[in-house]
This record gives sequence, C-alpha cells and structure tokens, in this order.
Amino acid sequence: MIPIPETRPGDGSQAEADKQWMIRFDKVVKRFGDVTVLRELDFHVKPGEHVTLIGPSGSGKTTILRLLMTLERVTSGTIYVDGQCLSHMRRGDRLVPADERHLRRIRKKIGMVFQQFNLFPNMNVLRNITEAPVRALGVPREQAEERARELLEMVGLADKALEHPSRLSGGQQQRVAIARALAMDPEVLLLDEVTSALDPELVAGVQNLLRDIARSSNLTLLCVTHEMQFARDISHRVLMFDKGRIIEEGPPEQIFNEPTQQRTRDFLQAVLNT
Ligand SMILES: Nc1ncnc2c1ncn2[C@@H]1O[C@H](COP(=O)(O)OP(=O)(O)OP(=O)(O)O)[C@@H](O)[C@H]1O
Repeated sequence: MIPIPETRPGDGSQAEADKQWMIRFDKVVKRFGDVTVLRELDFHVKPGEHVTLIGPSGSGKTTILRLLMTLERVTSGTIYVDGQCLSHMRRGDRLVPADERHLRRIRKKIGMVFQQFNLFPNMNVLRNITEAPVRALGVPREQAEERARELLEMVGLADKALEHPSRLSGGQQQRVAIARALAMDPEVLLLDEVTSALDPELVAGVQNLLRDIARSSNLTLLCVTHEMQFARDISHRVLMFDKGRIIEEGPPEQIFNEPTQQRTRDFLQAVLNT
C-alpha cells in the first residue's frame, strides 16, 4: 500500500491552513428542488491522498464530483480546491463571486473520468487527448501530440492513435478517457464509476491500469465506485455515505473488515451479494 502523504507544513495562517487540503468541503448543502442531496457535508482530502466514496444509490456521491467540476453549484457552504474557493475569489481585500476565469484556473487542476467515457465521437483518439491541452492550456499541438503518444503507450493503446472511438471496445474507450484526463496534467483525478458501463471481461484491465496510476503518481484521487475490491486496493481512506452524510470513514481494512455502523454492514452485505 502507498504511504498516506504527510500534511504539508504550514505557517499557521488561514491561507496556509486551506492549503493543507487539496479538497475541502465545508458545511456543503446541495438541494435539487425540495430534495436535499447533501446535508452540511464536511470532509477533507490531503494532497496525494486516495479517497473512495461508497454508499447506496442516490446518496449523493456523484453530486460531490459534479460540484468539484463546477457542473453543479452548492446551495450553501463552501468548497475549496488547493486552497481556492469555488464560489468566491479575492479582489483586493474583498471577497466577490467567482468569475469564469477563476473557475477555469481551478478546473485545470482537476481531471475527471466518467462512467460513459464521454469521448468526442467525431475526433480520432489522438485528437480526443490533445484537444483540451491545446485549446484550454495553449500547449503547442506538436508537444501535446508527443505527450498524448506517451500516455497512449502507458494505457496500452499506442497503435490506436488514429482510430475513432466507435472502433474501440468500451475498455479501450475508457483507457483513452483516462489518458485524456491525464493529458491536462491534473493534480486531482475524479473517477466516477469508471468500470460500471463495461462488459465484465474488460473491467479488470481498466482497474489494473488505475491501480498502477494510483501507485505511481502523486495525484489526489477521489473515486466513486461500487467495486469494493477496487476501493480496497486503491484507497487510503473510504467514506461511507448515506442520505447525503458521511456515516463512517476510515482506512479500507477498517471499513470493509470491521465497520462500526449497522448501515455500513447492511450496505456491504448487499453489494457483496450482488
Ligand atoms: N440534476 C439533478 N436534478 C434533480 N435531481 C438530481 C440531479 N442530480 C442528481 N439528482 C438527485 O440527487 C440524488 C443523488 O444523486 P447522485 O447521483 O449524487 O447519487 P449517487 O450516490 O452518486 O448514486 P449512484 O450510486 O446511483 O450513482 C438522487 O436522488 C438524484 O436523483
């Protein structure tokens, strides 16, 4: 198992305190209409830490990732990424609502891999990987292509650079999506049920790739999965969610071998029996 990263040394200031965490949720509430999905949620993820969210369907796990990607906005509370607040920014000594430029700066730190791959169907594999670095980061195309080819090598698809996604298996498409997320050189990688749309025989390959990435990089990982063995393998810490709250958290051995909450025991039994 990879050692849990040490908390960064700080100078005691609030700004430094904020930077101790790569991700911080502070009393986050999210409602959709009159449905409250997240209830005053507090949690922190250290730089380089791998955290997995588990819990029943509808408990709010994907919503957390979508809030981090700013695909949704909080109803109340605050989210920080690497010490930067997602809803406000500093202008002089005032706090003002975050503008698009501020959000783009934060989003650049985060890569996300979705359940449904979300590749651009009209672009070949190489273009799928280079598009965002070229357009959003201004990386010269030649340099982006060189990096994309390295990443394709890493995910085992060096020979597929010029194929279109529709010619690839689901497992291969998901590998391209992983390469695409890494091409932005993110500090945080969000994984949302990345193997649940795959045929069973393709799951192990994608999971092994992610295990290798988790082992060999300094990325901060936040992962939502129903695959408990995968959660056990890649996580430093597992958070058990129920009804928009964390009801139990701890290292995987503790959560999976000795859960303290009846709700966690019931959930694990139900998942492990399916
Ligand atoms: N855009 C939306 N509009 C209305 N309701 C939403 C929206 N997005 C999510 N919800 C609701 O929020 C709740 C939490 O959804 P979320 O996808 O975060 O759960 P989850 O724990 O990830 O579930 P699953 O394990 O099934 O993916 C669900 O009841 C869902 O129907």
